[in-house]
Amino acid sequence: MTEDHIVSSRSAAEPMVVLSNVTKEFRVGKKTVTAVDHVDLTINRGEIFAIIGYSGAGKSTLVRLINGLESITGGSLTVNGFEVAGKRESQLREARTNIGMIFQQFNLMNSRTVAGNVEFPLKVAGWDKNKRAARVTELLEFVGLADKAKNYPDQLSGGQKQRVGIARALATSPSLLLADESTSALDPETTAEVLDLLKKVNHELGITVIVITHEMDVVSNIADRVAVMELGKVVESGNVYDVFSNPQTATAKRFVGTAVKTTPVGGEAAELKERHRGYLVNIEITEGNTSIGKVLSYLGSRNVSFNIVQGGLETLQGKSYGNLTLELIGDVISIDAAVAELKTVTRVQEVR
Ligand SMILES: Nc1ncnc2c1ncn2[C@@H]1O[C@H](COP(=O)(O)OP(=O)(O)OP(=O)(O)O)[C@@H](O)[C@H]1O
Repeated sequence: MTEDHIVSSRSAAEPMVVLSNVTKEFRVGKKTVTAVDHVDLTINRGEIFAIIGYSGAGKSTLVRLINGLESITGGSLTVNGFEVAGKRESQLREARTNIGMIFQQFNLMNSRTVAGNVEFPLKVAGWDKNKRAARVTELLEFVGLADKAKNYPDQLSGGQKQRVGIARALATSPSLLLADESTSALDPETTAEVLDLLKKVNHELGITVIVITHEMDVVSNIADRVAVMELGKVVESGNVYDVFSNPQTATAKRFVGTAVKTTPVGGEAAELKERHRGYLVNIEITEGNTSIGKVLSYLGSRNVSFNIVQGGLETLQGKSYGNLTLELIGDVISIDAAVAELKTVTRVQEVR
């Protein structure tokens, strides 16, 4: 596939999606449900942006606003420079041709072959038959399924079905791809393959990708920036490393906790204290605090020994982050001095 297919006439500096104070309310009987609540978000051209949140956070509604399947009830929303608010269905349909979409359940037509599924949006867009055939071949090669053109969806694995979904989504050369829980039905290995393909779509074709997910691993594998949603609001957003190495909200902390061990609390803390009679502290590891090793190596000379009792390290965007829970053993004065020293290089929390 050549870049000519997807290069947009818009300036590279103009953001792909801008939400300003966007609200979406649904009337349910006499009640109003606010699914998206005063959201401000800018998604830059060419980036992979993740929106993460638990069920009911408002992620799918946000996607449906971006692709014009639902209309906003407040604020302003532009996609590729086009203001979506207040537009007629015919105008929205036109804008939607610039947006590709992939789904958790793939949404393939089982009565059509793989090639037939990929060809379908081209038929709808009025391409002539020869051009369609060449384009389908090109797309199936791009997603690594050239040999499956004549198969039917139910002859494919989940990962292969999602590859067909991606080929179909790319057919009319959109500049934005929305992936709504696109790997949630897949096992971890297949998830990694599909995410690699989405990275290829982004890197080789320059297509902006918005990934909606409830899985931290998906965000850390693929995204440049992330927004954390809760109850319709964006509660944190920014560079993936910055958000997850220093989460501010309980929701972001819970997501980080699914990837690495965080400061033990409650029953876990009580159990650790039962097993380890020294002074338990949790220290935070980030790329910036490289002196932790140096401080730990001093501890012996300060009459404090230590055990690492639990912890975990991960890398995000090539940088380390995580937590270690240490048992410090020594007299009270020496331990106080050791903790004070650790506090000069990282965040230290007593395990209570
Ligand atoms: N058409 C609708 N009518 C009424 N309420 C709706 C509608 N669509 C969504 N909601 C409500 O808006 C809130 C956000 O739903 P949404 O589906 O966007 O969340 P989500 O984060 O995508 O969760 P999930 O992953 O479970 O779909 C929920 O409280 C939901 O019940």
